[in-house]
Amino acid sequence: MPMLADPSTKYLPYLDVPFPEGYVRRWPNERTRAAPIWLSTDLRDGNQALVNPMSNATKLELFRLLVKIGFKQIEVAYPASGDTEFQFVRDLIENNEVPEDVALQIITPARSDLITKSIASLAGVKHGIIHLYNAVSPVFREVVFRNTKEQTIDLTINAVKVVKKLTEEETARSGARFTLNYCLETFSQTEPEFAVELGNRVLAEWGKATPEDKVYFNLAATVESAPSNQYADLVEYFNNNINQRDSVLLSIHPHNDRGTGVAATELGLLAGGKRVEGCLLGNGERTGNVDLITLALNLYSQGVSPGLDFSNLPEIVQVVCRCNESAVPVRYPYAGTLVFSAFAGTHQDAIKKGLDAQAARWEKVDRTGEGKKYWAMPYIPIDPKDLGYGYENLIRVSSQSGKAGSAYVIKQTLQFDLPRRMQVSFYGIVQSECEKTSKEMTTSLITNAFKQQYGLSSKPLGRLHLQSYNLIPLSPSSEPSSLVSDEADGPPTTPEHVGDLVRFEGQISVDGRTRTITGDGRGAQLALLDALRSDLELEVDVGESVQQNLPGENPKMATYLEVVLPGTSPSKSGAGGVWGVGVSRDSTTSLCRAIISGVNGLVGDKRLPRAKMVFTPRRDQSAQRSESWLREVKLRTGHAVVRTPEQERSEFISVAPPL
Ligand SMILES: CC(=O)SCCNC(=O)CCNC(=O)[C@H](O)C(C)(C)COP(=O)(O)OP(=O)(O)OC[C@H]1O[C@@H](n2cnc3c(N)ncnc32)[C@H](O)[C@@H]1OP(=O)(O)O
Ligand SMILES: CC(C)C(=O)C(=O)O
Repeated sequence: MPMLADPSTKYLPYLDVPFPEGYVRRWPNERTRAAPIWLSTDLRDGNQALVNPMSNATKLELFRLLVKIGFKQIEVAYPASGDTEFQFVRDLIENNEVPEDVALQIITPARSDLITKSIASLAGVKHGIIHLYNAVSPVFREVVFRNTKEQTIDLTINAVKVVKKLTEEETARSGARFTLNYCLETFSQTEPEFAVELGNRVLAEWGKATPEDKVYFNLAATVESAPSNQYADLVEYFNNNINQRDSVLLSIHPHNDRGTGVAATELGLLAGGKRVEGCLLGNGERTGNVDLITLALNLYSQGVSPGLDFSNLPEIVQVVCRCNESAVPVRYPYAGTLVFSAFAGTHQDAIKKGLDAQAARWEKVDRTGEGKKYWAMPYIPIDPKDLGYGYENLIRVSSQSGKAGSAYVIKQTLQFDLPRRMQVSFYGIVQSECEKTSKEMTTSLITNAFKQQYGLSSKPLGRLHLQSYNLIPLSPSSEPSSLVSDEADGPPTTPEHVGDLVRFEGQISVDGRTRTITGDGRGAQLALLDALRSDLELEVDVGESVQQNLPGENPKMATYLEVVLPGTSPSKSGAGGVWGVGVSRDSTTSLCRAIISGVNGLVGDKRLPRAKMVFTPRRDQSAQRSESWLREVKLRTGHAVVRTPEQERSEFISVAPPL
C-alpha cells in the first residue's frame, strides 16, 4: 500500500496540553544547571529489547561497569519474568556486589502475584526502588486492559497497596529502605488531567511521601509520538498539578521513536524532571531508550558535571556493544568512530587553525596565570581527549580534503609544521593519489608519500643523495678551515654561513655514482647552488625557505624550501617551485639536504626540460667558476666588470684568491 496523499485520514495529531488561558510556560526560560539523578535501565529495558537477552554473567559485567561509571540507581531486573532474572537480583545482594550508595531498582507489573515475587527478590537490599507500572493511555485502557478510567485507578491502587504492605514487611525484617517509583506507562499519550488524577490517588494511597523520602513518578514516553516541546508541556502540566509537590520527584523515561529522545529529555528536565531513566548508547525497545551517554556529555559540554565518568568512552562502548551484541553507527553522538574526524577541506583547515590557536592561548594562560583554558574549537564541540580519544583521527584525508588535512597528519605524525605554500604543494601530491584510488588517504599512506617525495625514507627515491660535504670559509680574514658534516649527523658544529664567503665541497651520489661537486658563494646555500650549476649543470634557485626546530630528546632542525627554475616566480598558491625537506641536528646540513631534496623533486618534474645531470669528468676547477661566484668575488674585491661568462671566468681567475 503506498503512502497516503492525505495522512490525516489515518493519523491523529497530538493534543494540546490543557494549560489555563494565557498560561506562560516556564520551561522555555529554564536552564539545566545540575545533573539529574541517573537511572540506568540497561539491565532491564535494555535487556528486554535484545535479540539474545544477556546471561547473568554478562549482566554482572555490565552492572560492574555501570557502578564504575558512577550510576547510583540501577534497574537490574524484571524478577517476575523468571528464575534467571530473580536469581540475578539475589546474586547481586548475596555476593555484596552492590556498593553502599547504590540503589537497586526492580520493575513489576501491577499484578499482586508478580509484585510479591519481585519484592521477594530484594530481600536484604539496602535501598530498593520498586518500579510499579501499568499503561494508562486510552488505547491501552481500551485495547489491552479493557478497563475504564476508574478500573485503571483501582488496578493501580490495589497494586500500590500490595507494594506498600510487602515493602513495609521487608523493612521490618531487614531495615531495608524502599522508594516507590510509580510509572504511568504511556504517560505521553494519556490525557494530562487523568494522569494527574491517577498520580494524586497513588500519592494518597502511599500516604507517607515526604521531602526526604519522595515518591517518584515515572512520566514515561513509552512511545515517542509528539514533538519534544509537547512532552515538556506534559511534564510541566503534571508538575503544576500534582499534590504534595515537595514530596514528589518527576522521573523522565523517554524513548526515541521520532529520533528526538534526547531533546525530549532535555526539555522534560527544564519542565521539572529531576531524574532520567535510560540506557547507555540508547539501547532499548524499538528505537531505544534515551541515550544516557549523549545526555551526560551534552551537559558536560555546557560546563555542567554529569556525575558520570566517561573518561574512557572507547572502552565503555566496546564493553556495552559486546554485552548487547550490538554496534554503534559511525556517526553516533560522541561514541561513533567518525564523530571526531573531519574529512572536508574547510573543516580541516578550521580545526588545524583552531588547534594551533588554542595551544597558543592555553600556553599563555599557563605562562601568565591569567584567563582560563576554555575550549573554543571550530567544529569540535568537546575535547576528544576528555573522553579517552586522541587527536590522531581528528583529520582524515579523502578527495574532499584540502591542504590542511595532509599538513595536519604530517604535523601529528612527523612533527613537521609545513609552511602554507608547501602545504598546498604537498596537498597536490596527496590529492592526485587520492583521486587515482578513490580511497581515503590513511595516515600511513600520507606519511609514506611525504617521506618518499622529500627523500626522507630509508631508501630515498631521488637521483641525488648528499653523502658528505665540507664548507671552507674563504673570507680573506680567516684561515681556511674545513667544516664537515655527513649523513651521520654529528654534533651541530657548523655555524650559520649566510653572508660568509664559503666553498662547498660535497660528495654526492648521482644515480648511484659518487661525484665530488664544488661551488662557492656567500653562505652554504649559494655555494651548494653554485656547485650544482658548475658540476651538474643544474641551474636552480631557492625561493621561500623556512626552518623549524623539532623538539624532542634529540632536537633537530627541519628546513623546508622551494627549489625553483631561475627566473620563475612561484605563485602564492604554492605552484611554481618544488619543495624540499632536510632534517639534521645541524641547521646548515638540514638546509643542504633540503636543497637536494627539492632538486630531486624538480629533476623528476616535467617542468625542467633542460635539466640534465652531467657525468663527464669534472672540468678544471678554476675554469669552472660560476656567475654567482664571480659576482661574489666582484662584491668582495670591488671589481665590477660586465663581460661574457668566458671573459668573466678569465677575469675571475686573475682576481681569485688562492684556494
Ligand atoms: C513498556 C515496558 O517496557 S513494560 C516491561 C515489559 N517487560 C516485559 O514484559 C519483560 C518480562 N515479561 C514477562 O516475562 C512476562 O510478560 C510476564 C512473566 C511478566 C507475564 O507473562 P504472562 O503472564 O504470560 O502475561 P503476558 O506477558 O502475556 O502479559 C500480558 C498480560 O498482562 C497484562 N498486563 C500487561 N501489563 C501489565 C501491567 N503493567 N500490570 C498488570 N497487568 C499487565 C495484560 O493486560 C495481559 O493480561 P491478560 O492476559 O489478562 O490479557
Ligand atoms: C514500564 C516503563 C518504565 C517502560 O519501560 C516504558 O514505558 O517504556
